[in-house]
Amino acid sequence: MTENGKLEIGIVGGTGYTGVELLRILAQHPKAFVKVITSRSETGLYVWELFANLREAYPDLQYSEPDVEKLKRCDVVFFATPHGVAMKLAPELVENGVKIIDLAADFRINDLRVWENFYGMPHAAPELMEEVVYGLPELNRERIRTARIIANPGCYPTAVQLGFWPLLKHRLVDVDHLVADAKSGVSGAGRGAKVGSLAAETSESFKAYGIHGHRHLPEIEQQLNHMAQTHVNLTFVPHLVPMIRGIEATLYGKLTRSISEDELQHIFEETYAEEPFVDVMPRGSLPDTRMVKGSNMCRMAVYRPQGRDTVVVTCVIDNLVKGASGQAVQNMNLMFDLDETLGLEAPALLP
Ligand SMILES: NC(=O)C1=CN([C@@H]2O[C@H](COP(=O)(O)OP(=O)(O)OC[C@H]3O[C@@H](n4cnc5c(N)ncnc54)[C@H](OP(=O)(O)O)[C@@H]3O)[C@@H](O)[C@H]2O)C=CC1
Ligand SMILES: CC(=O)N[C@@H](CCC(=O)OP(=O)(O)O)C(=O)O
Repeated sequence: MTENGKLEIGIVGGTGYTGVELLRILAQHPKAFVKVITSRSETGLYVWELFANLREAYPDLQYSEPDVEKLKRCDVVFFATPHGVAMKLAPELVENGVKIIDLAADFRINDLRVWENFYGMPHAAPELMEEVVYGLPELNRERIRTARIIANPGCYPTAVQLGFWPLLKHRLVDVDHLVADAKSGVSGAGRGAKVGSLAAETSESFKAYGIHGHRHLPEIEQQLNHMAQTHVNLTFVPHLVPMIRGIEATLYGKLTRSISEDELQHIFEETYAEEPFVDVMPRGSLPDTRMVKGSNMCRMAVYRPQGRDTVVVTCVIDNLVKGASGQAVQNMNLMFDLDETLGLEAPALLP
């Protein structure tokens, strides 16, 4: 803690989209002081030299190499890095009393054989897995408060879980035939240069990918299994759409009993009545990604089209905020007994 009671924060991976989004959010957080920010490729540069939008907020903050000795002096360290980085540094940090929030997938999947299969590397910290808490506040709030290590959920998994939760909680859908048809903006692929992210490859074009088994499938199924308290079968098809930020997930389930759209609406509203970052929109609404851009809000609407036995949920988040850095700050607030919404109050940015 600083002398004036602010949390001392480290960010590993401070030049990527989620790292910079953490900086943007923390700039408006009254209890946050960013002490260490790392980048191997930009060591020595001031943050504002790359990101002039942050010049007033961080006039003196300079990128440094990831150094465990420096990170050990923080209260909390966010890993905004590719998969496989956090698990190598976390053991020493946790041993020294530093709390960890990993935005990557190192700690998200309990079955490490499944994790190793999808992520293509051996796990470096299996001994930590038992105490990891999956950081979806709407489901795990009380456990997050006392956690030392948070597995921050994936972007698609956040939208899909929040949309299915009221239906699974009330056993309203056939768990053998769930479908999640999800679309992401290109920032979901990170800031690293890749041909697939070029404007000429992504603009005015729209495609599905990962149909045979995206790495988010085991994460989502693990969590839906917990929610349903049984094994679920999910078909998950992600798509890349020509926009920068945002995820829209259209979810389909076969109803197990007849229920009116009014009742569905009531169940959704009741489930999320106390949630600061989930908005069940009025009947007939069509949430769009623009209405959550830059905000930590998840907006959703529920339908039973033509009164038939399929329920449809449409759910939107900003992949970089509720899908990553905003949710990570929400988790930090809970872990340090702060107001859960601190730093996250800003409404969406239009247009
Ligand atoms: N983009 C999104 O919408 C979402 C991303 N995530 C996850 O969050 C994590 C970060 O994503 P994103 O910000 O998009 O990624 P980027 O590719 O944009 O940024 C990655 C950052 O990590 C640093 N880095 C790369 N390799 C290492 C390493 N071996 N050791 C230390 N630092 C390293 C990079 O800087 P340098 O190389 O200079 O050190 C860079 O700052 C990923 O795991 C991603 O899957 C989760 C939810 C949503
Ligand atoms: C558009 C795009 O490429 N999206 C990424 C997922 C976003 C992400 O970063 O995944 P994590 O949440 O697991 O970290 C993908 O499909 O691999």
